[in-house]
Amino acid sequence: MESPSHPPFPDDIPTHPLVVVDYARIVAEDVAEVDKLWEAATNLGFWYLKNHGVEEEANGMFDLGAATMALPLEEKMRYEQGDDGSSFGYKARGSVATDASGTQDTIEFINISADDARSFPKVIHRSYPPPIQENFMERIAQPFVRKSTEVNTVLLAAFEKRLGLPDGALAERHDVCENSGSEARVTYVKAPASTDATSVMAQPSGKETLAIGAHTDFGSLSFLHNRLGGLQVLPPGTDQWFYVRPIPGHAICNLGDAMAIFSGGILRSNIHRVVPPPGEQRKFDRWSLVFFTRPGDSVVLRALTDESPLIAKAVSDAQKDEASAAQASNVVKQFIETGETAGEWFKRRIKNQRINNRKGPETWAASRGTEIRV
Ligand SMILES: O=C(O)CCC(=O)C(=O)O
Ligand SMILES: [Fe+2]
Repeated sequence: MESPSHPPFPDDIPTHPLVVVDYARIVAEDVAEVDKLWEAATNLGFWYLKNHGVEEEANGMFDLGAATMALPLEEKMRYEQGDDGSSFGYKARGSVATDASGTQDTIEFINISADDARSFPKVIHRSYPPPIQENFMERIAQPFVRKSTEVNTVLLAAFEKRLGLPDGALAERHDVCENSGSEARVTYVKAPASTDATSVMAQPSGKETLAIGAHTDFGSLSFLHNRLGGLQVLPPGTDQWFYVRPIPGHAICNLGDAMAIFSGGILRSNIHRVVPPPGEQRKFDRWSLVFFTRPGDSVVLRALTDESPLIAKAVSDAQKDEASAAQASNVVKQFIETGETAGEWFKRRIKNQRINNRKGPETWAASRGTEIRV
């Protein structure tokens, strides 16, 4: 949790700049601001969002996370997400692979389904630990989910227009009346014990302990609130990871696989990962908060070529450009017709990351989304 005593993000490490988008101007349909959003979305697929108005609810969610993580492990394990491919509930440290060889993660999550938050006290998917049910769900999680959904809905509407899709083409695929994988997540990585801190800091680069392994997000739009550093992106066409600097009052937004697929690859779902915070920040616990908007479970993931000439052209250009047949088939598989619904895509990715389901590198491969695009 942030406290004023946290050391600042260091100035002497490689960071990747992000475009700053003003949410208030997107709401006002300011063309120049939508141009900035479009530039960010079609290049790195990440941007800062200011003036989003969700700060207070975000702070409440960090309190929800702290109250949950303070429970004894045995109690938290009663709400563990399990190995069947559901994301909702508690995720224990070490339960997920971070790479093909099965290196375990170092992060805990609490994931609250947007459907459960909206319908509370009616249970749609599952129940949550007592502090959430009794104290936070109605007062904190519900307004956080409502406001975050509103922000992401406005951004989706801007993309719908720019992609030349008919009115409602993306909105109906994210209709809150249908159950979906949309969820709020609070993550927690415990700081190393003080004796470990120096040895961890001395690790050669490239041998980072991964809190979350390299991945693309599974849904449409992620709305992230970072206090400490640790998030890194791998910019297109490079093999170097760069930190994203947290800026107070600025959320970090990124696109997920579903939007890359719907848009025929015009919009980018970029690879990212979470490593220990940099410099002196490394000695502190790291908390982060994300709201993920994902399509309704029954929505088929495919390029919307029949609804937008722009998307149809992007797909045919990509097919023409592909030098080898093998690459062309990746494009076909990933951006035209995945053969999976959003619900199936999500479940497959979650399930095959779980250490308990791991048979070998093939399980990791089966957990992948659009990452193999370079
Ligand atoms: O904690 C962060 O900064 C990013 C988290 C993330 O990438 C995720 O939960 O998918
Ligand atoms: Fe992510």
